[in-house]
This record gives sequence, structure tokens and C-alpha cells, in this order.
Amino acid sequence: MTDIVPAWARLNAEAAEAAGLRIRALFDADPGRFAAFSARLDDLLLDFSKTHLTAPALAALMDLASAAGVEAKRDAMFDGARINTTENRAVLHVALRNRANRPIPVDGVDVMGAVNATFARLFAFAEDVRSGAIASSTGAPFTDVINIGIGGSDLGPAMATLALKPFHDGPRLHFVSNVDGAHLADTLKGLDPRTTLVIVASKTFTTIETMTNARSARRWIAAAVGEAVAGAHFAAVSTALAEVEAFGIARERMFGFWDWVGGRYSVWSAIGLPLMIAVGARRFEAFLDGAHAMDEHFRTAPLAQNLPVLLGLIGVWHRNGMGYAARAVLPYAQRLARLPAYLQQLDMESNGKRMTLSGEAVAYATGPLVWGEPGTNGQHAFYQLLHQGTDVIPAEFILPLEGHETDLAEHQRLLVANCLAQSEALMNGRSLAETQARLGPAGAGMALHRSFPGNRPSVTIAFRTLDPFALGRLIALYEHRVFVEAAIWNINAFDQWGVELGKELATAIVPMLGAGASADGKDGSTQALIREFLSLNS
Ligand SMILES: O=P(O)(O)OC[C@H]1O[C@H](O)[C@H](O)[C@@H](O)[C@@H]1O
Repeated sequence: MTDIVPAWARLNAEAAEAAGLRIRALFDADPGRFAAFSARLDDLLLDFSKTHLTAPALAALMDLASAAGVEAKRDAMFDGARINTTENRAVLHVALRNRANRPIPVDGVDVMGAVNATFARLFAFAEDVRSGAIASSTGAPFTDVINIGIGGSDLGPAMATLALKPFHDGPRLHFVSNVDGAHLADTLKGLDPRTTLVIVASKTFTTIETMTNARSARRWIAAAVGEAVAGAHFAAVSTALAEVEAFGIARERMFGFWDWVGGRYSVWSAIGLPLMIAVGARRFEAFLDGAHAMDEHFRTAPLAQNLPVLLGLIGVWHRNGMGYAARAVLPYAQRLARLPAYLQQLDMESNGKRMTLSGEAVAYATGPLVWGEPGTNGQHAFYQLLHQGTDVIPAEFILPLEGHETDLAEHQRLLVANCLAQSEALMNGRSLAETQARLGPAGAGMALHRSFPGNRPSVTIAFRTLDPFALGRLIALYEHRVFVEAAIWNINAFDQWGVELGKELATAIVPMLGAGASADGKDGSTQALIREFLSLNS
């Protein structure tokens, strides 16, 4: 293992050199560039040739990975070590898709027994809801399922349910997360409480938004079917049995998971129940199979061909070497519309940290701002800034090559052409001279406005088609990329203390928005905003 300090220094030196290069020139100088700066796992292709990375820079990144102990840290996660040190927990979302049933002991007990038993219950429940064997209190099959949850108890199943729309053959799915009453009200409008199943999904079963929405949904159901049988319309996904029972959901309608599954890593657990109901148990298993394929690849492939390692190193290269503060995630697939939001939680809640694992302030930048929208929509909105703005934002294009709409093949060609055109345009730009030549003398005054600096990096992740297996594999790729970056930054990717302060203050402000409680002691702005609210709501 090399020492980390010289490894960082070497990376920075390589980055300083590479920053002076034109990406396009790297292709001109090396016909083998694509082969050298791409990697694949079956049909999944990671193309990082349209970046400033050079062979010595990649070697420096590999050294950094080794100096940071990425492999040992990875193995510790897969072996069930308590790597989430600030919460003293193991991190074992990989156990949920451990399809080979490799024993994974936590405190000496193999977790796979509990995992498999829980899946057996979940799959039976999901299939019974789909077939109507588990029916509503009226005896009619459930036509609609509402998942009430937030953060990791919403984004995963909501993202995946949309992504796998062509595979839906169960009841309709709806997701309510925001405590804004508009979310619940708009969702309930048009639904029949007599044939609606509500899944209350909360790891802790204390999250204020979820519990508030769940209580209101319960009133809506009970008003239609009666309090005595309202429970037939509920299921719960949680790690907190006592809280679930206190809410009035029967033990047999509760599906558990474990403290070693982080919220943003929980789509593979019982939190995936809505997806199981939408697409069925077999396809959910294919989703797990895809993640397992990526887990095995991450666990065993040499670092230089290891997709999550490479993607993580590219992240470090852009964030630390090149100094870019953001990255755009741009899926060229409308059904991946919620993927950027999902990745925002996965990435920013994991790596938005400023303390090292040993409790010192980090001396380098950590997690970037992650944002995006599907293409081609984004092209007509914010790509202007990507092409001509003053900041360079590396883009990650995600591209399923085959669409499901075979009768709309022309759409797919247009979609793919646009994706390829964008990475080409970002890299090549259009020089002032070329712009002048194209515009001719008449357009001389416009040439500066209409030229493109280019030399803007991007990565393309392409695969055959968006199906359950490919989605599972893609999400696992991103999970492990976040892991690799955290390993190099020496931070804990698995806690989220940064969300607590706001929750605490909100709880204290709630009474101040009702009658009587004093806002004394609050700052002038907060007091004035409270008065503003009270003047309209008293
Ligand atoms: O599942 P729950 O316990 O309701 O938590 C829901 C979400 O809220 C928390 O504040 C965390 O920021 C998230 O990581 C979590 O996924």
C-alpha cells in the first residue's frame, strides 16, 4: 500500500497537467483511447474517454485507491463489519441481494436466514395482493396501492416503479411523501378508499411527515369502510415493531428490515414492497439479480476493470483533481425521470460530509452537488449553462440503447442521436474561427456569442435496455461508486446527522404557528415570518 499523502500529491500534479489538454486532442493523439478509457460488464458499458484522464492520471488514481485501502474497506462491508462507525452498525444492503446465499455473519449470526424468510413473506403478500387473494375489507381486490414514506422510504420504490412501467401488471401504484397536504389530497382524489391499500413505509416509524400522512390516510379509509376494518387496508414496512402496532397495523401485515440497511440503500428490502406488487415477485428477483451481478463484479474484478471503482475514481478526479463542484446526471430515458432525485439522496446524503472517519476535518473537497433531468427535456432548459456557462459541470449520460416501444423506433434513434450529440458538443465545442467561417461576414458580431468553448468532460453509461435486471445493476453501480469515493475521502457514507438539526427546530416551531406559543428568542427574520403566517392563519 502506498502512502496517501504522496498519492494525493501525484494526483494533483497529473490533474494540473491534464487541465491544460484538449480532450479532443487526446483522441487525435491516440486511436486506442476509447478502448483504454472504457470498461464493461456484459452489455453495460462505461465510457470515460471523453474526460481529461490520461494514462498517468489513471495510474495515479489507482494508486490513490490502493493507498486509501479501497479493497480492504470494500471487503469489510461485504463481511458485515460495523463500518458505519458513528451509528455502530454494519452496512449490508448487499446481503439483501446476496442471491448466492454466501453466509454473512453479523455478531456471529448469518443474516441470510432472516433475509430469505422476510422475502418469502413479502413475495407471498405481494402476489396475494396482485391475485386478489388478499382483498380489501369489502372483498373486492385492491385496485390501487399508496406508498406513504419519505427519503429512502419513498425515492427508491418511486424511482424503480416508474423505471419499470412496461413490466407493471399489478394494481396501480401511487407515492405520497411530502407533508404538504396537497400531496396526499391530490393523490386521494379519484381513488376509491374501499379498494385502496396503504403501505406505511418508515424505517423508524417516527418520521413526522410519514406519520402525519399515514394518520390522515387512515381517517380517509376509516370514513369509507369503518374503523373496525380499516386495518385490512394497511401494511407497514419498518424496523420498529412496537411503533407499528401502536399505529394499529397487525403484526402479520408488518414487514421488517434491519438496522444494517440504511434508508437510502433500502429499495432492496421490504421497502421495495410497492415495486413487488407492481411487477411481481419474479421480476423483483431479477432486480435483485442485477444488483447481485454488480456486487460480485465490485467484489472480485481487478480495480482497473472494476466499474464502480472506475466511476468512483472519475468522481474523485473531477471533484478533487479538476475542482468541479457539481455533476449532472442525465438519463436519456423518460422512465428514469426520478433517477436524478434518487441519486441526489444516495450521493449527497452519503458523501455530503466534512469529518473523516477518525474525527478530523477533511482537508479536501468531498461529495459534489448532484442534479439532473432526463434528456432530451434538459437540453431545452439548462444545457445552455453546460455548454456556455462559466462553470464546468461534468455530465453523466445514462443511455439504454433499446427502447420498449418497438413501434416507435424512430423516437429511439432520435433519443440516442441527441445523447451522443450532447457529449460530442460538450467535448468539441465550436471554436471562434469555425463559428466566424460559418457565419460569414454578415454574422461577424455574433461569433463570440455563438461559439462554444468545448473541452467539457462527460461519461456515458450505456446498456442494452431498461429492464429489472439492468435497473438493479445500475443502482448497485451507483451505490458502490459512492462507496469508493467515500473510501478515498475517508468519510462515513452511511450516517446522516446533517438532517437532524432542521427536524429538531421544526418540532420547536410547530407550536409557535398555533395559538399562544411565544417566538421570543428567535431571530428577527424567523419571528417576522411566524407573524406573517399567523396573520393569515389565525
Ligand atoms: O424511513 P424513515 O425512518 O421514515 O426515514 C426516512 C428518511 O428520513 C431521514 O430524515 C433521513 O434523512 C433519510 O435517510 C431517511 O430515508
